[in-house]
Amino acid sequence: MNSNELKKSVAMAVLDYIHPGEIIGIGTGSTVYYFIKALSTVKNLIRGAISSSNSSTFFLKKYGIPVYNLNDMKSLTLYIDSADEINFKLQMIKGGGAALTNEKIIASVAKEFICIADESKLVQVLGEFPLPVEIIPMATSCVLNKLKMLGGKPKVRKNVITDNGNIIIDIYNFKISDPIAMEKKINSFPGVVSVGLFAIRKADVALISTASGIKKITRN
Ligand SMILES: O=C(CO)[C@H](O)[C@H](O)COP(=O)(O)O
Repeated sequence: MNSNELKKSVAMAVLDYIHPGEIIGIGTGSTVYYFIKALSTVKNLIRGAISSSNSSTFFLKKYGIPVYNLNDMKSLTLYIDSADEINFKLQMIKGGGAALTNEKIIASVAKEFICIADESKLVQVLGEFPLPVEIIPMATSCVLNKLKMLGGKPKVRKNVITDNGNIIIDIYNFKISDPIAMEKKINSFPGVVSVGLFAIRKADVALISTASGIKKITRN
């Protein structure tokens, strides 16, 4: 199975975790695109979605799924999203699709976060994938300097403006031994909107798509 087939398969498998009739939070990216398509094959499975990006909103509307505003929600039971990397503690690097801040906001209020990913995303140590940081444009050089002091190689992502009008710095060559401490540290730099480390609010369940089926990992 290639990576797209693995993504499609986990996107179908997560349908079993949805309580019919709810409004659920939805992430961003190609795995989530397959998930939105899968949702559209089951009529009225969900009442609607809270979307984490303009692109997911576009696909949700295209497939006839109503999109609601997070500010109108009293609570949210479920958030479904993928990741760029996930470790066995269910901590993640996210933001390859530049939607990290909105994803983090929705994940922070959802009672349950299910991460759907193909097996290439499962790692022992986070940091092979460049760590995205969303920043306010005027803070670019001062945040770059602070990030350099942490040991990696930060670079501004070219030709990308986030849905919030900000820019992304990706930190290369940056193995993360203590994700919670690093998330707190990078969050503390003025000008940082959010860092794509999901270690403080990690996933509750990961469904990992492999050639031999879907593996479920739950947080301990
Ligand atoms: O964090 C994300 C977007 O900001 C995505 O979850 C992550 O980039 C994985 O994407 P894909 O499903 O395309 O591999």
